[in-house]
Amino acid sequence: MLSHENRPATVQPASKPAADRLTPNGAPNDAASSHHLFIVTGPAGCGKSTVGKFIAKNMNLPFIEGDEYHPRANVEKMSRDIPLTDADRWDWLTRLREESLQRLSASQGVVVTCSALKRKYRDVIRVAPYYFHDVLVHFIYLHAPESVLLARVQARHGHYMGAGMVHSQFDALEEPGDEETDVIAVDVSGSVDEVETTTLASVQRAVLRDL
Ligand SMILES: Nc1ncnc2c1ncn2[C@@H]1O[C@H](COP(=O)(O)OP(=O)(O)O)[C@@H](O)[C@H]1O
Ligand SMILES: O=C(O)[C@H](O)[C@@H](O)[C@H](O)[C@H](O)COP(=O)(O)O
Repeated sequence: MLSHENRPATVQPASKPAADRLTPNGAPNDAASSHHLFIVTGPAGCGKSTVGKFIAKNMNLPFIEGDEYHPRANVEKMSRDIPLTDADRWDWLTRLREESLQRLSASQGVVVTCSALKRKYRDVIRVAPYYFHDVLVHFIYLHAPESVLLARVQARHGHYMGAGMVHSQFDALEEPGDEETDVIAVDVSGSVDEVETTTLASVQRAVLRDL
């Protein structure tokens, strides 16, 4: 179970109790003790790593780079410009969910990068509160036109995911719909500074709404 002691990291802004919240399983939830799982999503090149690290640093939270959790076979495939299949992704997604919950045992929140391109992949993460009832999941969906992300990936060096993969990412992408009410969508067409500032403000508003 999640420990309620020895939590070095706290989510800012500071929490206040709100006894009327219900967790998805219907049990009363003390929001003051909620643990926040922030998943930074979107296709290759949208800025998940850049923005995710910024959010984690500013909110004093641990950061999980999802790309580091792919099995070797997945990395080899992607390095050869072969898109992953659903079957390639399931174990990666559950591993990221488990690792996130593990980090939340020692922190009030965690920031994770994971493209989570399809609704069913986001749903794998969404079941986190089934395991630990005080977890609140927030998706931060970074979006911009394909041409913008293609240019950014072309200019990026030293990553196994090359520009040849960007189109397939858009093919696979199922943009979050209005019914996915745990999604914060951010237009990332602007500069890094603009995107980081906008995203941080949106995340802080979402945390306040949950308190
Ligand atoms: N808003 C932005 N404007 C310009 N370049 C950006 C922006 N956000 C990220 N980048 C750059 O684009 C590339 C892809 O960003 P990255 O964070 O690696 O994306 P992802 O993790 O989603 O693949 C990196 O070289 C990064 O420095
Ligand atoms: O930095 C990047 O270019 C992306 O993060 C990239 O590595 C990717 O989106 C996934 O890690 C692969 O998995 P998917 O095929 O599920 O997006």
